[in-house]
Amino acid sequence: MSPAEEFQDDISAEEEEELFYDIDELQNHGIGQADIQKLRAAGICTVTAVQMWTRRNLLKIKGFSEAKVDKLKEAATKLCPASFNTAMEVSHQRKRVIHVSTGSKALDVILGGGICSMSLTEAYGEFRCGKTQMAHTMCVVAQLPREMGGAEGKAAYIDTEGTFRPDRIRAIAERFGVDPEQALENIIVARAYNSEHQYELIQKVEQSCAEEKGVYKLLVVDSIMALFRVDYSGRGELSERQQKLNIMLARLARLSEQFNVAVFLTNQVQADPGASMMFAAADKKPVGGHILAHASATRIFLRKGRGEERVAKLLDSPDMAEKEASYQITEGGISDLTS
Ligand SMILES: Nc1ncnc2c1ncn2[C@@H]1O[C@H](COP(=O)(O)OP(=O)(O)OP(=O)(O)O)[C@@H](O)[C@H]1O
Repeated sequence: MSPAEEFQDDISAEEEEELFYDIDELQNHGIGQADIQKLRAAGICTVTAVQMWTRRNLLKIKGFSEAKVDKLKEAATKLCPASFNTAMEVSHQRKRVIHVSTGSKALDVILGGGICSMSLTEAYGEFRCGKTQMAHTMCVVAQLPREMGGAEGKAAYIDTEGTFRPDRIRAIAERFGVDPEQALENIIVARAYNSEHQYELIQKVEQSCAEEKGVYKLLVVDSIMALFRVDYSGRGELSERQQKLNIMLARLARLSEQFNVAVFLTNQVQADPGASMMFAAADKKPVGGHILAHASATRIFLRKGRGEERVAKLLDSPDMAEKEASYQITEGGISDLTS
């Protein structure tokens, strides 16, 4: 049994539903429709999200007083009591985790079955190493049945560099025997123009996940840092950039946990002057600093190998060892190396 199959057993539809207590439920606990609308407008669509937001941030919503926020928190706690679980219960909840294949079996093996839901996965590397191609491949694979490494869901794609190509989706769909037009219908795409817009789009995906429960299984942000680097270019702006980035990553992490979505972030590299001269690959480090390093549960470093070969190195994972795997980029997307 592959690691992916091992995780994908007996979670009932009712248990899956528990993840998605819509905020409308709060009406039965004394919260008015007008306030629920305000929460929704702020991107808070589930009772869990109410719990995840701090009182301080809820108070920033126009018209929300201390008393109102207290009442809201109380109502949310009644519906989803915050308490400890046994490790066995956590183990059962972890069975909800789904894996989306990257398109390369060798790479899936080192990842434990593909990239997983409920956390953030970051792939970084120099230009042309296949980050965008991997993102395109997974948008198609996410739609496939579980036994094919898919998640039987739709994908959302936030494109910050203008590199999303429907034609690549068509070609990848053909490789997997999926109707290309249907594959395109199952992917929602938005072009982000600045880092604030990128944040708003993430909020929109959150709303789509709440409205169409259990439908979206993959969210791609290609790339997570590009617009931040444009918007905050001076050294003096670095601390503000990291603060804003932190807020965005926290939101992405909440989205992935609440809605059981696999979040795939691509990232650029920069020269690392402190790296050893002996290892050519080690002289590049991902941008985004410690904030991004901590937020990404899984980090994969992609680099070019010999000829068509590309190499992925798993560098940070909560449950898998550091290992390397080779892959290639083909007309049908990311795949195993053939020669
Ligand atoms: N249809 C195709 N068939 C085979 N290889 C392709 C195809 N389309 C693109 N490629 C290859 O994919 C590589 C580009 O990959 P990709 O766009 O994913 O890079 P990237 O890591 O996202 O780089 P960047 O940082 O510049 O965005 C190029 O080497 C290109 O030749």
